Amino acid sequence: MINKKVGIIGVGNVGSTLAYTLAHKGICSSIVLKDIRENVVEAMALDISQSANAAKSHTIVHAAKTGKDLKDCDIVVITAGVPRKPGMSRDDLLLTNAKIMKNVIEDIKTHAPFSIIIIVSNPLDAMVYTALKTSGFKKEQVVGMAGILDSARMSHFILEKVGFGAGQIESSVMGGHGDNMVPLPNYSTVAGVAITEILTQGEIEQIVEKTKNGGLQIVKLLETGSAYYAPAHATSLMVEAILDNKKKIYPCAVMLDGEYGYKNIVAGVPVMLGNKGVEKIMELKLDERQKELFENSIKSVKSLIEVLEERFF
Ligand SMILES: NC(=O)C1=CN([C@@H]2O[C@H](COP(=O)(O)OP(=O)(O)OC[C@H]3O[C@@H](n4cnc5c(N)ncnc54)[C@H](O)[C@@H]3O)[C@@H](O)[C@H]2O)C=CC1
Ligand SMILES: O=C([O-])CC(=O)C(=O)O
Repeated sequence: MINKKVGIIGVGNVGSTLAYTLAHKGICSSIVLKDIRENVVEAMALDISQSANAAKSHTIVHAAKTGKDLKDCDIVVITAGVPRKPGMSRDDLLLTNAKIMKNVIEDIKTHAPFSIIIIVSNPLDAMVYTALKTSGFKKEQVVGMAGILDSARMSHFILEKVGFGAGQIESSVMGGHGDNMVPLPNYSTVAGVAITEILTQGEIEQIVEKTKNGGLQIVKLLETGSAYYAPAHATSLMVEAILDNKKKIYPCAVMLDGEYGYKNIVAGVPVMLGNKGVEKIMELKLDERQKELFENSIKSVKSLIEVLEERFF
């Protein structure tokens, strides 16, 4: 991409950690940060830009004064929104974050109409839907981050169980980013060996449960909000794949258009990321049980979209 400019809207825990990660990777020329907390965002921009200088990275970080500063962004990441607290599900954030999403999308529509948008705000799949609907962008231009995070969590729990293969574990999780996500043990490997060959059914079931509750586990411990280091790193991988046209395959939340037998619904599936955003959707072969779980996951995303259609759009 020509400008190598990335916008981040919502510079709280995830947004600021993402900006710091990207600045230190040195893959962007400039990063522009936008938040309603004007002084905080200015302080973050100075601090992160100066840390990049200390690391001899060429990335410069600015605070946006207005939406106009998003002009020429190749990618805009949306991390604006309320995080959940103990006792809440991601779905409880639906209407609050949909309002914030609608608001920030206006700026992108006006000032960066050709950018690729990466959504992080929760409930993730419903926020991707909201962003698509309010922006009118092509479905290839809007993609949500969750699958890389959920897969990293699954890898963490596999490593914890087997005790070897650190850095050599590949996990696969599909479906919505919620209680009904679909971890796929038969597509999850340690150094190329399927975990179904290494672990018992009972052990795999425990790993699947831990993966589903991975976000909640951190929310309960933190008490004030949710995870941000792993979410920020996962998002940085998507930014890198798009900015550098890497054509990498990652599980991401996208609008389905007939893939896996579903249309007009957002779900996490493996996709190829490049300059044009979502360049391809990969269709994995699912067994009957996995199809059933994927359908349940789709149903729970659909129920949120119905609420949005009735009460928001
Ligand atoms: N997709 C995923 O896997 C993950 C999603 N999340 C979600 O990401 C969102 C952000 O999480 P955190 O950074 O931890 O929250 P945070 O509260 O630390 O940061 C949110 C930021 O958004 C800003 N903001 C609110 N309204 C805004 C607006 N209209 N324009 C610009 N900025 C605005 C706030 O001022 C704040 O700085 C939450 O909705 C959270 O649930 C978090 C982790 C993982
Ligand atoms: O748990 C949350 O609310 C934040 C999130 O989506 C995650 O960490 O997976």
